[in-house]
Amino acid sequence: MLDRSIYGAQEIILVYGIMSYQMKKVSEESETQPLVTLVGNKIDLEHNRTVKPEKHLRFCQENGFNSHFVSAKARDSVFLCFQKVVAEILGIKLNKAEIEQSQRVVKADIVNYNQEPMARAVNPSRSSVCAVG
Ligand SMILES: Nc1nc2c(ncn2[C@@H]2O[C@H](COP(=O)(O)OP(=O)(O)OP(=O)(O)O)[C@@H](O)[C@H]2O)c(=O)[nH]1
Repeated sequence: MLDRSIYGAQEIILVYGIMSYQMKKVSEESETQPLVTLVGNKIDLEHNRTVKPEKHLRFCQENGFNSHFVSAKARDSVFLCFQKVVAEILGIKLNKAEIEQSQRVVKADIVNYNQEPMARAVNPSRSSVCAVG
């Protein structure tokens, strides 16, 4: 079934949850060898990780796969993953700006527990929002 569904594909994206331990090898018989990208999903569940990044990377290296880590739930690096896959198929080299553009900015409030409750009123123009690129 798998061989029929991927026959003639230019690119294959294999996605697995980083908590599961089932990485399967895909062998190809089609004339053109497709590019394969191995995607470790659910990186928001890093604390439950059982597949070590080194194992993932070694597997990619041994099989000539491209490698990505994403979180479909948090939408972390998903766009970048597809952007890189498509760029590779089209033979386009992405520059740093293009890569950074697809990285979402993570916003978080800065919590200062030592700050007096009235301190904000003293300097209301100060922002308490931090943006990390
Ligand atoms: N926390 C988290 N949950 C996710 C993520 N991606 C998918 N899920 C959840 O994982 C569950 C299974 O997702 P499916 O898309 O059905 O994936 P599956 O391959 O059939 O199942 P798994 O083997 O569990 O990955 C669903 O409840 C999804 O909402 C992710 O990046 N992070």
